[in-house]
Amino acid sequence: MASKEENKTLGQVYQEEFQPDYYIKRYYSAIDAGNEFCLKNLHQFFEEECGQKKNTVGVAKKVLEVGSGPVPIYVISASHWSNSIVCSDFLEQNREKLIQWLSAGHEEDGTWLSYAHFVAQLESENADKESAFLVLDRVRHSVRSVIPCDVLQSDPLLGSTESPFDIIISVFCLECAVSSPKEYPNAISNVVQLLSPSGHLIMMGGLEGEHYCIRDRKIPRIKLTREMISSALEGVGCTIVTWHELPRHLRPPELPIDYTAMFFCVAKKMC
Ligand SMILES: C[S@@+](CC[C@H](N)C(=O)[O-])C[C@H]1O[C@@H](n2cnc3c(N)ncnc32)[C@H](O)[C@@H]1O
Repeated sequence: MASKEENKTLGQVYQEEFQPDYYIKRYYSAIDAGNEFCLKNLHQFFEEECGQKKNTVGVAKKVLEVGSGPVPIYVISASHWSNSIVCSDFLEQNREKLIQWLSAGHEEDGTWLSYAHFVAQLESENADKESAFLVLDRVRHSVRSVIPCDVLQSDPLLGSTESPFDIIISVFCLECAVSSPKEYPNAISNVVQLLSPSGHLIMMGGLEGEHYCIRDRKIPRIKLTREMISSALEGVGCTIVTWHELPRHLRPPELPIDYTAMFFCVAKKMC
């Protein structure tokens, strides 16, 4: 007979096991090559997509982050160009943690300062420590709301009228949210329908991993490949326009992750 543990849905596992404070401490206590890879690629995307269109109508983009968790750093570059950012997550405890940070002052910025400083330096050669605080203030100003989200639902924002978005960002989310590879194309389809025609979906995550850990609990994820991502995107009328990888060994060995590489993928919705 299956044990109670085995009968839990992935959603229940998240609700019971995912502790935002622990997650931040374990995975974000120091910036490393993996975070830099994500932040640098995000910076480049926004420079190219918004920077080159400076002074033209429509630069201000509507941006959604899906599965933000308790982490504000993946919208730092977006906040340079948009003051219409919506963050979202499945878990109330993650949304509360993010909202708490958004409404706090500089005394709560400690963990995120090195990430903000890294982006500030990409934005300006003269960036100093003060610039990092300013960048985080900019995020606070640009995030309009933090709302519930479930990428397994055909209406992932659960009735919110915020869509469509010009840009959707999702980091280590879809491959963690689905319970089997079969569900992955559906999750992609659910997210892509929140995107405007010609909009961009930016995804970052890990390839070929099977779990990550919260304390000693292994949280399962699907073994994702580039082929699975590109086939799911093609199935919903999206084309990959940028793809980069970073080998796992460039991240700290003590991180409890088993993927072979990180990926950064930008897909464009063609219609
Ligand atoms: C590994 S964490 C990633 C968090 C953050 N994006 C990051 O990169 O650090 C996975 C996130 O996916 C969220 N998640 C799990 N199931 C989900 C679902 N069905 N819909 C949306 N988000 C989900 C979790 O709440 C969690 O915040």
